[in-house]
Amino acid sequence: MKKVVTIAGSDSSGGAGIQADIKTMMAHGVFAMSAITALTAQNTTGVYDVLEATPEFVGEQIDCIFNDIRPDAVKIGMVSNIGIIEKIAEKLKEHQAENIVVDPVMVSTSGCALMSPDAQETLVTKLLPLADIITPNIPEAECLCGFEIKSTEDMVRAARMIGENLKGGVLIKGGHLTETADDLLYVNGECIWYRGERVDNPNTHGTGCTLSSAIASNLALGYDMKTSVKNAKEYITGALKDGLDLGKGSGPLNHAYRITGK
Ligand SMILES: Nc1ncnc2c1ncn2[C@@H]1O[C@H](COP(=O)(O)OP(=O)(O)O)[C@@H](O)[C@H]1O
Ligand SMILES: Cc1ncc(COP(=O)(O)O)c(N)n1
Repeated sequence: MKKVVTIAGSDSSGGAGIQADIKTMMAHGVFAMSAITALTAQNTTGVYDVLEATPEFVGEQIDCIFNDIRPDAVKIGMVSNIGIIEKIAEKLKEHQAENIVVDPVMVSTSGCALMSPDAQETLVTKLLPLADIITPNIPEAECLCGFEIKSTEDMVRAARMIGENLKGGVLIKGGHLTETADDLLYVNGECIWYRGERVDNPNTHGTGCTLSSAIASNLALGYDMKTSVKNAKEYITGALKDGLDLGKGSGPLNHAYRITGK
């Protein structure tokens, strides 16, 4: 069995973070493990409180996982401060982790900051260079490239600029921009569009977490990067189409249907 670890924050309402990651991994038939960076008191209407783990405790969780059940892929989500980011980078290098997917989570769909502003530079210098693929949404890509992204041409320019200094690919998610929810992968100097079908569903809580976990699962299963992104895109579109409607705000996706058909 292939194994995948998510290094991310917990979402008490089960729609994003660790919970979305584990559900997605189960739907892909891989063994899911977690190193929790923070607890959030959160639901579909917002993030109400955050309790961060210490960097040392994040490191211990990663050691326990790699020293026993070595993952075939790693997904990284919410990493809220400099100490946690530095510890994760140190441990990924120490354990020579493979198939690293970094979702540079900065702000939740509901508008709450999930990373302290001073941590962005550490993310860029220490963690992103270790990634095989990073998956920013439009606002996150804007932070990383330093200009506004208002069109598909801007997406191409941003992906090239962000990807220039990275060994891995950059997938800019178009969920916040294009009519059609098209995503753009820039890898090895090549741009590849993943044409989406925009689903009329306001319940998009956890879409970014789900997409990055689906990519990590596909990489663990042995698919190459382009195929992994294609398969993950199909998974997220299907999960949105299932049309689950829970909670008072932007609700979660239906992974149970993806797993059991019910
Ligand atoms: N309404 C939608 N219909 C179809 N796909 C969507 C929709 N909203 C987002 N997506 C897709 O979900 C994935 C996550 O995208 P996005 O919402 O941009 O990221 P994030 O959750 O990090 O803000 C992307 O593949 C994006 O194209
Ligand atoms: C613990 C945690 N991690 C990540 C997200 C971002 O997810 P989204 O942007 O889809 O709301 C979140 N809301 N909570």
